[in-house]
Amino acid sequence: MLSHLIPADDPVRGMLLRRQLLGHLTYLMFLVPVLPALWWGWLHTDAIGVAALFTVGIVINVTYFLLIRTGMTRRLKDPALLQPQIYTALVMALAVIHATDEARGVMLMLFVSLQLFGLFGLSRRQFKVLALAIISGYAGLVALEFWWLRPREGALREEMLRLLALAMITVWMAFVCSQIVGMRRALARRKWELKLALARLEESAARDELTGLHNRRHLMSLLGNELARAARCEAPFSVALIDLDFFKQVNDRHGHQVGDELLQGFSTFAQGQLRALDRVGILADEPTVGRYGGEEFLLILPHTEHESALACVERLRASVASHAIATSAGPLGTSFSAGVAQYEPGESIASLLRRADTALYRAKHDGRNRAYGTVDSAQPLGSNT
Ligand SMILES: Nc1nc2c(ncn2[C@@H]2O[C@H](COP(=O)(O)OP(=O)(O)OP(=O)(O)O)[C@@H](O)[C@H]2O)c(=O)[nH]1
Repeated sequence: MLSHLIPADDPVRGMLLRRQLLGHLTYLMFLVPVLPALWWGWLHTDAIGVAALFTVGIVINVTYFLLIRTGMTRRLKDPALLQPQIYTALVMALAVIHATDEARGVMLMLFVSLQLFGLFGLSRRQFKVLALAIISGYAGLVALEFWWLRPREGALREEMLRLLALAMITVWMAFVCSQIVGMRRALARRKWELKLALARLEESAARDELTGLHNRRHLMSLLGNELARAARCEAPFSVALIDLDFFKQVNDRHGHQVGDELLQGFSTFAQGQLRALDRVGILADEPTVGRYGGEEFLLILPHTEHESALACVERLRASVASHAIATSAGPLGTSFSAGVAQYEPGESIASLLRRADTALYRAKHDGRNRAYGTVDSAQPLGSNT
């Protein structure tokens, strides 16, 4: 029954509706003292009057419930309709208090339950406004009763005392509720800051400090994801191990700092080239490039078969070889050798990388500045220019 009322697929709406049901229960709760009072004839109102009042209350509440349940309030700033509900309940409470005059002491607690209900979303300012509305609402009711409806000799002082007590408790409740709202906001802010810090930490833990590319640890986890996806969807993917040629000479000639600059410049340039290849539709899916270690890089090409991967790496090789990278020692030309391998169903990451590394080794051995694949029949692409 409850599962029909509260949708399981929408946790936020489910939470709002559960609160709604709590509101219904609060209404019904106040019937507990009223029913025996009616039974023993303690109230001046008859059963029909009380039943009419509670029926109106339930109808209003069910209407609010349906508005939230159907999702009509989803786009509103206050999808729980908290403020309209609280102020409707305030009017209802005043009517119930008037109708059950003899049980007034108990019924005044309705106002406290209203303020407590406000904890589900009122702001500090809204709590102040609500306190003012409760006090002035009750004062208005008393004024109406005494001067227009049924003035009663001597009861005015008693009523003034009640109003004073109500004002004090309402202001005090508004203060406490505001404090709780403040604490909750601070907690929510702290939680958000922690979440942000954690996201930043995770991001920096996944990045290589020098180049800003994914680091080896993160690359391995991405490869793990790719492997799982390939197994799930039977989709191909390929990798390429890329190693800069004669990089030691750059360090030896120009110093380590310039070597670092070359690594950074190469990373930025390669990323730009891969993005351009992806944009023009050469690649089936967005590639990922990361620093595998030292002057070695790993390229992951999702949804890409061996031939296409080799063609893509070859294009990258040609553009790197014809481009000079700006460093503090002036523009420096560079090239890389690469080994490309397509994932074979069932193989491990270590085996895939080993095959790419073997192809890379062959590319280095055959003179560098070339990209080799692992498929025997494939003609090695690239040339030593
Ligand atoms: N500047 C700089 N150099 C690095 C970094 N990491 C590794 N290296 C250097 O990269 C060089 C790699 O040298 P080798 O493995 O001999 O390779 P290579 O000179 O590129 O020769 P081949 O790969 O055979 O073409 C070493 O001198 C390392 O010290 C780094 O983060 N910054």
